[in-house]
Amino acid sequence: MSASEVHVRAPGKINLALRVGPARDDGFHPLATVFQAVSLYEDVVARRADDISLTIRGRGEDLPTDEGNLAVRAAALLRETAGTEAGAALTLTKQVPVAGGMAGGSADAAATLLACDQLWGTGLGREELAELAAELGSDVPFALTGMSAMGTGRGDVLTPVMSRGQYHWILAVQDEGLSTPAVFRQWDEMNGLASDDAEELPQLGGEVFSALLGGDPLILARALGNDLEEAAIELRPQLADVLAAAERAGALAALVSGSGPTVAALALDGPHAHSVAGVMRAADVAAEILTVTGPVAGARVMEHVGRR
Ligand SMILES: C[C@@](CO)(OP(=O)(O)O)[C@H](O)COP(=O)(O)OP(=O)(O)OC[C@H]1O[C@@H](n2ccc(N)nc2=O)[C@H](O)[C@@H]1O
Ligand SMILES: Nc1ncnc2c1ncn2[C@@H]1O[C@H](COP(=O)(O)OP(=O)(O)O)[C@@H](O)[C@H]1O
Repeated sequence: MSASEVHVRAPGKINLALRVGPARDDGFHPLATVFQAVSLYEDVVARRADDISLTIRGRGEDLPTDEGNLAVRAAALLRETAGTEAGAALTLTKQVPVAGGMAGGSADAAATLLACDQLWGTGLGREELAELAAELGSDVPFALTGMSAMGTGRGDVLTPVMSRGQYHWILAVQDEGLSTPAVFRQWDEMNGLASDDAEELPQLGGEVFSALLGGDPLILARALGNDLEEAAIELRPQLADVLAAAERAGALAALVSGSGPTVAALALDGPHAHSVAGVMRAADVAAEILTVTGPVAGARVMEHVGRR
């Protein structure tokens, strides 16, 4: 069964905890991370067409619309895997900041995989889609599953994490992104480890898991931490001012999300988030201050048109 038009929505993420180990032989760093999907979304509408094409709206209008774009790469990979000749005209509406440490490109890839799977009726299960997702990027599997999950391996091996309640975040978004490989390279420079540490795997303490189970933002605030934060600040010293501004504005805690430069500040509840956001806007440390909640669902179909 296939459709003539499918709309899929996928969320951006915050890394609540991120531990990094020394680079493996393939250049990737082993990670131990806890992802939380948040209510900042990428929307992909896929329509039947002869070829794969992409139109971008919202953020990222300067991004490539050919195979340089993760959404196009996702559609092409699915087409090859499913052995179909079908095409898709993709319209992507981006809200997640580009190169912001919130995995917007990964959400685009996840949303496109699911949209084209439905459009073409390829009938791949979630597990097969997750395998394709991991081929596209370390963060893509999480964008499919959403909610809260631990990521190990290069961040692509997921284990669901129990989480109670909704958390309220303030996001300080910068105009200019940071390159993920550049931040990992900076981490390498700052953490040059001896060769006998090469097999070392990063570990997460239990604090973040018990905090999420308990549902108390005051406790989660004490469990947040990101090993890439110092490297991101080294490359973008202004991030130290953003973190300080979040603290002055009364946030429970603040950290750089993933490889940055987005800073996520945790609030007690919705009204508190609104008040922290107001103070942070007045401090003028970021291009935009947004409020979001998490956890939210992963990539999901919003609408099918002309199912037959
Ligand atoms: C740092 C994290 C934390 O969640 O998120 P972002 O800040 O990008 O959102 C992720 O590990 C990013 O995942 P993603 O952006 O999908 O990375 P990929 O496309 O797989 O890899 C891009 C590049 O980042 C570096 N990389 C990525 C993942 C990893 N575990 N080790 C690495 O060293 C490598 O240089 C790789 O070539
Ligand atoms: N659909 C896409 N959206 C965003 N970036 C993309 C996309 N396709 C390819 N890219 C490339 O991936 C890089 C980082 O992607 P993004 O997911 O936005 O950030 P991050 O890895 O920091 O979470 C961008 O700078 C861009 O070069």
